[in-house]
Amino acid sequence: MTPNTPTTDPPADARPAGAAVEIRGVGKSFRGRRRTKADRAALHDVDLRIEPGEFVSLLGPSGCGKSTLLNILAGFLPADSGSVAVDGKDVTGPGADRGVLFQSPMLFPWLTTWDNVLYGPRARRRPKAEAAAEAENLLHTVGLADFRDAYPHELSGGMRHRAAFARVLINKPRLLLMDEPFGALDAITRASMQRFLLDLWQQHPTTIVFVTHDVEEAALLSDRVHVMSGGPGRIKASIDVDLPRPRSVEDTETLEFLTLKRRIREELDATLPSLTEVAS
Ligand SMILES: Nc1ncnc2c1ncn2[C@@H]1O[C@H](COP(=O)(O)OP(=O)(O)OP(=O)(O)O)[C@@H](O)[C@H]1O
Repeated sequence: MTPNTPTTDPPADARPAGAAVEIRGVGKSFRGRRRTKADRAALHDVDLRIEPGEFVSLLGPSGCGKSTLLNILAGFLPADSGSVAVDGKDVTGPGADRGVLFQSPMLFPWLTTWDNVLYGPRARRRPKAEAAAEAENLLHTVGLADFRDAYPHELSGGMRHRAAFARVLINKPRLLLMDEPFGALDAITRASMQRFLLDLWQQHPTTIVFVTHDVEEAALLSDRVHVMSGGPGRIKASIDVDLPRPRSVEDTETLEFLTLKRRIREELDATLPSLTEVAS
């Protein structure tokens, strides 16, 4: 080692945008409902490495364990076996390094947009002026500067989602976990939220794990699509998305995109039981 070699971790700002994630041999079972029922294996021997700043989707049929894997990454659920590490640290519970967005935007109904966004910094006792300046910036970024005094019930569905984004982003998560965040939105709002997310990710690079049922959404947003199969859940195929960035919703009409979509769909179809299997 030369005398000038640093012996401590680099400062946080010098780290690449977004966390590295290492999932090794993760298994998870849930108790059968009745005492006579056997445990149900939701995940079996899942291995996954996610690079810093990567945008990955978990795509798979209903019940294949996507949300279970996301909840383990978030620290909401413990794995039964294997290990999960974020930036080299084992996940043992929820942490400020991870932000989670669900299908239903998590906002306190009794707080305004402004107070919802500042909830995290206040709970962590961050300096007031600094947090307020960030909240101001973020509300501009998510297009809600004119709605800072509105309550969640006064916002549209898309606006509530954008407010929830601001609320999570102000905590500067290195890993953003998104569980079908646009699943309940109408097609037009969904396309606008996809556009919004692509722009936001360019401005605030971070690692993203995005759960979806939608092949087009996975292909449009991701660097890599991990297709999961069920019974019990595992990663069946990992497909690189080599489409150039920045991308836009209009890119979904190109031949390159349609070819990619077909490839992902074939992998997904191979995870589904045939009709004869379902009937037996
Ligand atoms: N808390 C729980 N208790 C018992 N079983 C559970 C629980 N959570 C999930 N499961 C079971 O684990 C399996 C995986 O569920 P999970 O919700 O992770 O799948 P998913 O791929 O996210 O499904 P979907 O796409 O429908 O949301 C399913 O069989 C489900 O019934």
